Amino acid sequence: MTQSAGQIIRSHGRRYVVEADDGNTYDCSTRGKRSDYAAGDRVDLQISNGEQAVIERAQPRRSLLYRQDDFRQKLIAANVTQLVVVLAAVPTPSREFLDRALIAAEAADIAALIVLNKTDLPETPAARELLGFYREIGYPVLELSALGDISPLRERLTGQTTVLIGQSGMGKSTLTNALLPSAQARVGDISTALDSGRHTTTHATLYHLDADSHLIDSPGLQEFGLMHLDATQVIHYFPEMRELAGRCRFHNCAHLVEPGCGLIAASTAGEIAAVRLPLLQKLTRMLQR
Ligand SMILES: Nc1nc2c(ncn2[C@@H]2O[C@H](COP(=O)(O)OP(=O)(O)OP(=O)(O)O)[C@@H](O)[C@H]2O)c(=O)[nH]1
Ligand SMILES: [Zn+2]
Repeated sequence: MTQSAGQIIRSHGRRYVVEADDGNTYDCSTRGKRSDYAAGDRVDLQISNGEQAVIERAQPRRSLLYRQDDFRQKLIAANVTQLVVVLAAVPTPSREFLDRALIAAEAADIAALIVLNKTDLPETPAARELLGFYREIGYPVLELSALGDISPLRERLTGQTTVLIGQSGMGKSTLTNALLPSAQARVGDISTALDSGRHTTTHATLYHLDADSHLIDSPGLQEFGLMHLDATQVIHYFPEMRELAGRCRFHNCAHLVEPGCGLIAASTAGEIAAVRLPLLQKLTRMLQR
């Protein structure tokens, strides 16, 4: 048995593929029932043989992006510096999914970038209009087509470890393929043909774009549970609202029904987008339970 260390480059359930510092790639299991590791994690290994190893522990993380619903926690990616939310006009994107992904990025202290993909489609203007709001509150938005020139996105990935997040069908895999050096282009074994014959991403996989730039393609998500957040902190994850909280009469205002709430006043006056305060309130109520 030899010790080594490495980075998780693929996670699927409780199986992980680790690229070890010895230059080999190992198929790894974990001690006991542990599954709290994610693609991007730096881990300590105990090597069993030329192909297999056991993950002993994760090294301290720079960041951890995860989501949690009522029943389970799902680690999405570790040590990323940037989250890219991919959406497109078709299939119709969920605005709440976008909001939640941005909130998760704020909570994990990760920079966020919104990519509007499929700009070759005639339905694009509606999605563009929606994204105007996010530009206004400070999120960078890139428009492109994964079938066309993606160099603006490539530039934004330089020197970063980026996780691509999106609802199924928005084009993450197509973008990933376009970004990857051809030598490591996605192969069939990391997609699974569903009954429909459609290929869908089932693993989170880390790819090296160059020595300092890495990309994690995560499985398409339909929901983004945020049960791990602290109810009193949620306001800090809404950039356009956090400064306004100083206007509230009570310093511990929950912005739900409190008299003199600066956010309720701002929302009523149309100073903040109509859907954002109700989302903050919904999250706060859910987290207070
Ligand atoms: N017209 C157009 N179609 C695109 C573009 N990007 C992706 N598509 C198509 O959109 C569909 C979904 O793309 P995928 O890359 O599989 O989407 P995904 O987000 O990876 O989906 P999951 O694997 O389910 O997570 C495919 O049929 C792609 O060919 C684009 O820029 N323009
Ligand atoms: Zn308030």
